[in-house]
Amino acid sequence: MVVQTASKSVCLMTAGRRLFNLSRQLTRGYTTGAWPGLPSFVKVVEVGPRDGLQNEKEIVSTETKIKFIDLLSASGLPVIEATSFVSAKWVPQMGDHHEVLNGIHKKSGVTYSVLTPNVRGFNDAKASGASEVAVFGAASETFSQKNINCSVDESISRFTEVSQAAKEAGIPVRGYVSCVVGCPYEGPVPPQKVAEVAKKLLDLGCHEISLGDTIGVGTPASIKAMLEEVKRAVPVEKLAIHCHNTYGQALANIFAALQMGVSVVDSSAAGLGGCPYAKGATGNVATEDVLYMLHGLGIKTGVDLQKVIEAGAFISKALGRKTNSMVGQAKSHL
Ligand SMILES: CC(C)(COP(=O)([O-])OP(=O)([O-])OC[C@H]1O[C@@H](n2cnc3c(N)ncnc32)[C@H](O)[C@@H]1OP(=O)([O-])[O-])[C@@H](O)C(=O)NCCC(=O)NCCSC(=O)C[C@@](C)(O)CC(=O)[O-]
Repeated sequence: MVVQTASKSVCLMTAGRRLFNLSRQLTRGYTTGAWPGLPSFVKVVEVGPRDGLQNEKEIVSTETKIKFIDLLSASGLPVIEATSFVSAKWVPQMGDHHEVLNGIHKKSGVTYSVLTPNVRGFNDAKASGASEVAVFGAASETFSQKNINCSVDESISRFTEVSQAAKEAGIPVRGYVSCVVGCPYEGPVPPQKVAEVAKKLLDLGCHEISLGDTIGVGTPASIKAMLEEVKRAVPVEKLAIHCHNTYGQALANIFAALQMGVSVVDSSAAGLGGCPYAKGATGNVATEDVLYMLHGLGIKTGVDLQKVIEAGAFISKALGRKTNSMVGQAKSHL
């Protein structure tokens, strides 16, 4: 009995020490030095306030969205996708785009980007003071129809108009290609189709093309095959990777993309997210998890992981659920 009690308290002390050490290592990010062949700096594009929240059934208050963005701004994230200027009939959650964009405390050096599917959206975004816009196409015809109600070719014409208007206004345009590996309606998507759409976005003036594994079906092998093809059409410096974590492959896929020379990664605090037109697709890869991996690889981001964990905890609490970030979950126990 006495022996059992003593061994229990030894066990508790050991567990306590282990947790303390883990916590210290977590704060330091287990940095081990650079991994050969990987970029030394990665730009992390936070898409939580837009991609993360757009799929939420209950309307999140404008105040909560603003506080969430302000917390993210304080972390050193260079780009935050704040909202989208789409039809509120289609995506009601983003209906308060003007109020959000004007309610946040814009931090100098941070780009607050917004989605604009057409010139109407662009004009509204410009009037609301957007400093960067993003057009969003797809490598799948059916997804394009379901998501933005037009064919891929029609979307390129709409984006060309947006780009021309943006050029006149001096506003940079980012481009998305969705379904770069698989489509919820058509299944596997040929890498050639992704390359073709990515090239069109580049040619119409997008400064960066984000490649979205919208339903998170990719593996490092399919991401590599897709990137090999896209890199023939678009310089790798202009590419970003945007992974959803439906099958738990997102970090592995990002690592594969880094090895292929990609140095811009989209992610969402607390792993929020999903697309209203891609049923079953879960959230984006969590920003906390991406940062933990990047910092552990010795890659600089300029982002304070702890502050993103706090922003992720804030929005998870506001939504009344546990964070999807593994790092966020681990940290709450340490
Ligand atoms: C694209 C549209 C607007 C076309 O919508 P539509 O119905 O085809 O357009 P329309 O030109 O026929 O107009 C219909 C109505 O919408 C209005 N309208 C027209 N344009 C706008 C606008 N910009 N903002 C506000 N209202 C607009 C327009 O004024 C009209 O109003 P009504 O006369 O019926 O009252 C519609 O299909 C839409 O809003 N779709 C939502 C798309 C969306 O937000 N999807 C989710 C984001 S994409 C994504 O998640 C993927 C990504 C980017 O994250 C990457 C990845 O993970 O792969």
